[in-house]
Amino acid sequence: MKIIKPQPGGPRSSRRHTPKANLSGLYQRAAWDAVLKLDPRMAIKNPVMFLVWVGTVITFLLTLNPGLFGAATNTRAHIFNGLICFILLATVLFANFAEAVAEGRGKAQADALRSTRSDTTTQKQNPDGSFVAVNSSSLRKGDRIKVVAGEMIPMDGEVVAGVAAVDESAITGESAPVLKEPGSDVASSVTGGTRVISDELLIGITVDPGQGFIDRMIALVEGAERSKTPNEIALTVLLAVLTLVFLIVVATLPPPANYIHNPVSVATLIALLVALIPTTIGGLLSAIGIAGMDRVAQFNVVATSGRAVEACGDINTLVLDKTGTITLGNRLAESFITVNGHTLETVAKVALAASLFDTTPEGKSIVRLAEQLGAKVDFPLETATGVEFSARTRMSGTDLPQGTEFRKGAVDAIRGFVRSRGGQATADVETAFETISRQGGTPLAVCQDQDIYGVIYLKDMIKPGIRERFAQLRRMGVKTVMLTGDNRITAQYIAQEAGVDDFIAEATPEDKIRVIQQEQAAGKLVAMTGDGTNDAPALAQANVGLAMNSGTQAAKEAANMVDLDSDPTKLIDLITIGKQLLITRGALTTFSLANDIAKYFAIIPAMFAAVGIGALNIMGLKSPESAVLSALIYNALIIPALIPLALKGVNFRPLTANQLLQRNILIYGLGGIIAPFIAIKVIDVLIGNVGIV
Ligand SMILES: Nc1ncnc2c1ncn2[C@@H]1O[C@H](COP(=O)(O)OP(=O)(O)OP(=O)(O)O)[C@@H](O)[C@H]1O
Ligand SMILES: [K+]
Ligand SMILES: [Mg+2]
Repeated sequence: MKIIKPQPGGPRSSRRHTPKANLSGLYQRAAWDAVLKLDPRMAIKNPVMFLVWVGTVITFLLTLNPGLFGAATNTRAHIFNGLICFILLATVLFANFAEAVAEGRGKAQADALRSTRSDTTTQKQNPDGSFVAVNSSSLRKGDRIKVVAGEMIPMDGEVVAGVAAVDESAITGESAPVLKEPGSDVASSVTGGTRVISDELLIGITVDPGQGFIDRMIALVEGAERSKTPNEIALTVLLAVLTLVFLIVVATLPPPANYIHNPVSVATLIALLVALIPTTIGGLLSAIGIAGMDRVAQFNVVATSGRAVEACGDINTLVLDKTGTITLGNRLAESFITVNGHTLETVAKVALAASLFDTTPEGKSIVRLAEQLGAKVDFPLETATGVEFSARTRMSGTDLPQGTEFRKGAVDAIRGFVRSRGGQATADVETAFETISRQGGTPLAVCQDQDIYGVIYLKDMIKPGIRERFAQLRRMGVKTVMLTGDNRITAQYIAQEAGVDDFIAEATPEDKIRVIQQEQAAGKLVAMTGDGTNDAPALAQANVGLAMNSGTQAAKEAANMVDLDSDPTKLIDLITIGKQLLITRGALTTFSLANDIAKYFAIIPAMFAAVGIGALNIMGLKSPESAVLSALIYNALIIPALIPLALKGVNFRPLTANQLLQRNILIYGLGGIIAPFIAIKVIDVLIGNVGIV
């Protein structure tokens, strides 16, 4: 059986989607949901469309009794009012349909996710260490359970003991099993709904029922927790204010109209009002937001809120770490460089001794290289103790009981170490350090007590294509900052080759938070990726924190997004999606408002046709009734016509916000002025030919 560890930045083509949503019947279900959404308690949540809803009810009453608000102005008012009522109802239903389609995709995915969950019996550990079979629904945070090969892991947790292969395809769509073991940052967290396929694991449950990762995913894709984002609220308020202004304008029309002996019917006033208020964007607004969330889900990223997705679009600064994000990150020991007259054999031996307890990929690769060179351990292993690597000390190693200390680590850290033991780094250490760093490699000095034996060359490669992606970000006005624990020379080489705007070398975990805070203090919105427990505070501090699914529970909880493929560069895609979401909303708002000009020219001359301002009828519409109905039909049909655009998002180009704004005002503003002139004229001709009015 092939077992692989999650490979950050693995090939895109291997990406599969989370449980396949069943989209057949999506439109039928959405059509039915659109009718259910007529419930006034739901309808009132969208003020613009609610006004249309109220207009539908009033015109319905006017159809039954055209004289409701005084004498009917037209003998055929029944028919005219009925047609307006019908078109208004269609307008509301179209808007409801747009929202329902957007929600439907999420609901289908939630159903697929739910089917991966089921109650099972599981072996829970008693305080005395024995096991008892319990129903998985009775498990609570802090419980310990045993899961053996073939069984489903019922809830999220951390591996306490055991090593096993786990099939995570139910969550990530990735069919290759993942190795799980205790202790290590990346491999110890397990997710409920995944399956153990070899050996067994003792797992400490880290969540209470209903709080797990899958539960969160279901709630999200279903939109149960969907609350409006700040931008959406601002736009809703703006649209409501515009609607109120138009309501006042239309309400003040009857007195002057009566004064000039040209009374206007209530139905016509309602038609005018609905044509003028921003129904296009009002009807599509929530669909645009939901579709943005959905696009993120299609990318195999779980966002905790729509706010997080939208924040991606506003990001000014992107903080990335070097190893594994900008570089491939499978840093392997390439060679040993000897210093201070030591032989290759002794360097390999000391490097091996210093790496015996190092479980990082770097450490394991050093052991492998040393063993290839014939190095052997010449002390009893049981008595030795490991000194774990930490990003703070930037060293790791092995201690022997009689006081011998083997260390390897960043060159300046080791230099400091030997100095504190009374030794001194020789000049050739510096030469080896520079040679490796200038090639973008990571140099690790190796020492035994006060004596440096050599320098290990850890080779890494910049991810192919990353330079273009950074260039793209720059065109969007996003600044990239690389943060690395590595030395200045290596950092500078990688920064230059990858084309990041700025870098910070020899960074401690605290530096990450500091950099984020500094940028935020300057009014910037910051995004970052991370996977370690170390990264959790920085992920929480950032405006957008993307955690890797392969990372620790702490990191996943602190972040507002989790990438199921554990690909840190995906943040770049998310920024694109976020920007696209904002631009789609802006474009459709522009289009919606620009439409009003043509509707004015259609309806106003129609209203005052009797008093000879027919000259204003530049569109040459057949009759006043036809003009009003044509404008209203256009107003209704434009909503379904724009649903695909709302769901897919406008075409996106990597430009700065200002350039995009100008471009969109041009396309959607001009388009919004011209399109309805043509469409209303065509509808007028069509309904004239049918002979309805
Ligand atoms: N297993 C290890 N044992 C000893 N020293 C190590 C080990 N791994 C890394 N180092 C040294 O510690 C330094 C800091 O490591 P750290 O993980 O903070 O940063 P990094 O991996 O180089 O870069 P990044 O922050 O982009 O991940 C490394 O540059 C290297 O010099
Ligand atoms: K409108
Ligand atoms: Mg690192």
